[in-house]
Amino acid sequence: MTRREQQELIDKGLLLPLMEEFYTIQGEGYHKGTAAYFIRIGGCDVGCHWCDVKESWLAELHPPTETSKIVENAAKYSNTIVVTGGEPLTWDMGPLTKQLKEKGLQTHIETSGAYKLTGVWDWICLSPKKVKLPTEEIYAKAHELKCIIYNKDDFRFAEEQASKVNKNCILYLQPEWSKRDKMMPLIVDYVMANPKWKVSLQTHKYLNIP
Ligand SMILES: C[S@@+](CC[C@H](N)C(=O)[O-])C[C@H]1O[C@@H](n2cnc3c(N)ncnc32)[C@H](O)[C@@H]1O
Ligand SMILES: Nc1nc2[nH]cc(C(=O)O)c2c(=O)[nH]1
Ligand code: SF4
Ligand SMILES: [Mg+2]
Repeated sequence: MTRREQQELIDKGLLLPLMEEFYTIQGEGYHKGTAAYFIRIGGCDVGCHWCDVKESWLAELHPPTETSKIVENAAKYSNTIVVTGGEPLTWDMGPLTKQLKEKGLQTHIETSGAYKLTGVWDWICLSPKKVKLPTEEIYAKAHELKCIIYNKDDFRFAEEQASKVNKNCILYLQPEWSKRDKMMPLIVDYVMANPKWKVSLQTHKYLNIP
């Protein structure tokens, strides 16, 4: 295949830069505790300085992989598929989710929402970032809003983002991992004072699983 042919397939979402895939327990948010197969797609230019998967950022480092192969493999492991990255909405998620749905699987996405929402999703976890805000369209569709708390200004940002989501969207505050000891007490107080919010922890990191 020429580079140009490869690029055309990437543009159509028929090839995706696959970083890793693993069967684990969803550690965060609403589906925390549920077994799920994770598909981590490389490529992200949002640039969160505290990102816990910086190795995902450069798409070129991850092999362009046939979407149909990704789906065929994922279906062996779980009924629930979590697509994450990197930023999965860097790519056209249409073909991937269409094929997952054809196999009767539940499609979940972890996204910053920074790019156009593509794909068919049973669950959208929106985790907005100040450095590259979500597109307007995703606020109406997000099932959960998961705001990362690294410093006190992140509470203000979380409220601003909460004012934009739909009324059924479940609201979470999640401590940034390296600041968890400092921010967790503030999050606890904040949630007790503002009970529309819930606490989300990265429980997989406590469980020592992927
Ligand atoms: C690695 S990101 C990939 C998906 C997408 N790019 C996003 O940011 O939503 C997956 C989730 O981990 C969160 N996350 C990343 N680094 C984190 C950290 N150091 N502490 C807590 N949460 C983090 C993100 O906010 C997001 O909700
Ligand atoms: N167990 C587990 N749960 C997760 N929830 C969101 C994750 C992600 O990196 O998107 C993640 C992850 O990397 N592992
Ligand atoms: S948007 Fe997600 S993958 Fe990209 S840098 Fe931020 S946390 Fe990491
Ligand atoms: Mg993670």
